[in-house]
Amino acid sequence: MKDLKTVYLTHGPEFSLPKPEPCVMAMGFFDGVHVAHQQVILEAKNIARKRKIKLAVMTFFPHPREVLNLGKEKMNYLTPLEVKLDRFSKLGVDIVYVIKFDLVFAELSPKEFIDTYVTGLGVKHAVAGFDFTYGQKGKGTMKTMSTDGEGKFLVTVISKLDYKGQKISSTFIRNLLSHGEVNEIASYLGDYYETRGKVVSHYHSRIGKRFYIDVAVHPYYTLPANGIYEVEMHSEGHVYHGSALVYSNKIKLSFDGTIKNQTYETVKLKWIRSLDIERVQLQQI
Ligand SMILES: Cc1cc2nc3c(=O)[nH]c(=O)nc-3n(C[C@H](O)[C@H](O)[C@H](O)COP(=O)(O)O)c2cc1C
Ligand SMILES: Nc1ncnc2c1ncn2[C@@H]1O[C@H](COP(=O)(O)OP(=O)(O)OP(=O)(O)O)[C@@H](O)[C@H]1O
Repeated sequence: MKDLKTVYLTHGPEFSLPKPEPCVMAMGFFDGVHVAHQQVILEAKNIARKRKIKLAVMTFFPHPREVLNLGKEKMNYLTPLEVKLDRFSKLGVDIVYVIKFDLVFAELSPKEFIDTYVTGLGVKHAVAGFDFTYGQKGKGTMKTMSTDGEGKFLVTVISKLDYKGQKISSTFIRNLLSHGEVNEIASYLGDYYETRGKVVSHYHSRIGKRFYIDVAVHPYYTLPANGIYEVEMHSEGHVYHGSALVYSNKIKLSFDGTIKNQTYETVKLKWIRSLDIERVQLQQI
């Protein structure tokens, strides 16, 4: 990713802060980098350009909810960290601070977090959404951030962005996926949902009318519910339209038999819409 500086930070006794860089910082987890996330980052970008200082994003890994419920609830991530970083880069972000979210970090008081990771990193202007919380038990809110910052940086709060009366959120997008409603996702995500995966095998059907590819999805993506979907497969600069059968966390792609039997390593899939089973030649699979 051109020019994107990524700094990984882990809180602990031997922790040392990097040199503070005056910046405007957007804060949050940003799973999927959906339309509202983009709004938060673009608002921070506008301020950074006006103030002629760097645009930074602070994000965390793993997801706080996964750590705080002690792994009881498996997190269905929308995007692996490297895809998130690539999207930040495309939005014009200069620096990403990826903080390891563990139980030591979670115990920081709101004030300690602000002093160490906001003021301490050189933040001159913090930008986050209305519901961003920080510090032990999430006690720090966008109402307390200015006080905790003791006037050392300005704060901009992004009001709730919703669509059709629903808060745009990663959780809502995960719910759409779990119900197979991929058609709806583009309105909340800003594009079709996409996954990347490794080709496990490929073969033509007996009479050559169909070409099949079995794909294993990379970690930190969430597959839609079991079912049949219209997909676009992006591979080596080509785009192929076909269908995907999702079953027990596997994907079987089906294309018109004329597709060249190329040796693909990995494929990117864009999930367009869910299909009925009758409309896809399943009998040859
Ligand atoms: C330094 C720091 C410590 C945090 N500690 C906690 C915590 O102890 N408990 C908590 O519920 N949220 C904590 N949070 C807030 C979480 O990041 C997250 O926003 C919160 O769990 C609510 O997430 P949700 O609304 O997406 O479920 C902390 C955040 C930061 C930055
Ligand atoms: N619909 C929204 N309107 C305004 N700000 C938002 C919205 N959704 C997220 N944000 C802000 O974007 C940043 C990143 O959001 P974050 O990923 O932490 O929450 P989220 O998208 O609601 O995800 P989840 O559903 O997993 O909690 C935070 O500052 C958050 O307040």
